[in-house]
Amino acid sequence: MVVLITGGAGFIGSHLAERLLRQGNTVVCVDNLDDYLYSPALKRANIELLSEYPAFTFIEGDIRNQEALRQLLLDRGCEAVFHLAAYAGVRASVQEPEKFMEVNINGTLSVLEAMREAGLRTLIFASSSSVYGNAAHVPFKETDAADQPISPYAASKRAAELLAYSYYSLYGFQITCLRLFTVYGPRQRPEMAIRKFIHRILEEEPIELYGNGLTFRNYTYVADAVQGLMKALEHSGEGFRVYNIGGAKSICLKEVIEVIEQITNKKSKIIYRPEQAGDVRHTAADISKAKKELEYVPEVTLEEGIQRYMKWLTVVC
Ligand SMILES: O=C(O)[C@H]1O[C@H](OP(=O)(O)OP(=O)(O)OC[C@H]2O[C@@H](n3ccc(=O)[nH]c3=O)[C@H](O)[C@@H]2O)[C@H](O)[C@@H](O)[C@@H]1O
Repeated sequence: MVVLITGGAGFIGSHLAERLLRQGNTVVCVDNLDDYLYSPALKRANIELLSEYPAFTFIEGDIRNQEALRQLLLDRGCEAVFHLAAYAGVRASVQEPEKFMEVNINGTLSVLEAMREAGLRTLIFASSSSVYGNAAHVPFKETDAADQPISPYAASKRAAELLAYSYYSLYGFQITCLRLFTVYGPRQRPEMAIRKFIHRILEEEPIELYGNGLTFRNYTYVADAVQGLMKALEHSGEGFRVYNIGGAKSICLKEVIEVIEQITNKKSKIIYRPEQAGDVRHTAADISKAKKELEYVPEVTLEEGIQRYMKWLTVVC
């Protein structure tokens, strides 16, 4: 199968590309190698790795260039699109909301329009657990209201889901939105907690803890997130569907630090900082729908995931 991945040079996108290529698919990746939040050098390194596969093509380009995208979909004979390109980062979106709206909403519109014009209908969209906001109940179910986002990032992801819905309704697109829950693992974005904490603890540098350490996340190992994306492709069919893709359990930040301390055999130095604007207090995924309909089963515990991260570090460093 020939698939397009937008944002394929990034953390989750590059893992997805690798899995698709290993399974014999042809992968076209569009990524503008943006330097927002972290160095494009990390993205280039991901592309280099993927370039070892003959069935991989990288195109440096912006998803907002709709005409180029349409042409690309036609020229390459793409059969499905994974749309992962986005400005990520909950807290950063509070500082620069315009960027997030421009790329996450207008960029998504461009992808949908390019697909419509190219006659392509199958889309898998990487949405976010943040769309649930500070919901009153956990775990979150897909049927829960997601209309009180507490950051521009979350609002942009929810808006993109709704935009996608309108393309399903108007043009019969087959759309699967995966609400991914705080994904971590090798090649993780450097500003995210797990990666940042591991590196700081290893270097015996202090870590900054936002709030009291009692924020809960349903951390998801990247291979499990990729499993969810792959299963969404396998099961894609008529309609518009939304699934939670989360790890096995929700865990608080203090516990995450303890696990890192155990595995690295080092003690952390913690600097307490105020709770950050836009941060959700507690995420927890009810994954029963994904289990039932996609046969998605998270396989990697937090301990195992952090161990795998450490193993990867010893290989790349
Ligand atoms: O699941 C999601 O929807 C979102 O998950 C992550 O967002 P977040 O949950 O904020 O992930 P981290 O940046 O790893 O933060 C996890 C927790 O650690 C805290 N944190 C983070 C960084 C830091 O230096 N210190 C710190 O205490 C945060 O406040 C938060 O409570 C991703 O960054 C989003 O792109 C994604 O959409």
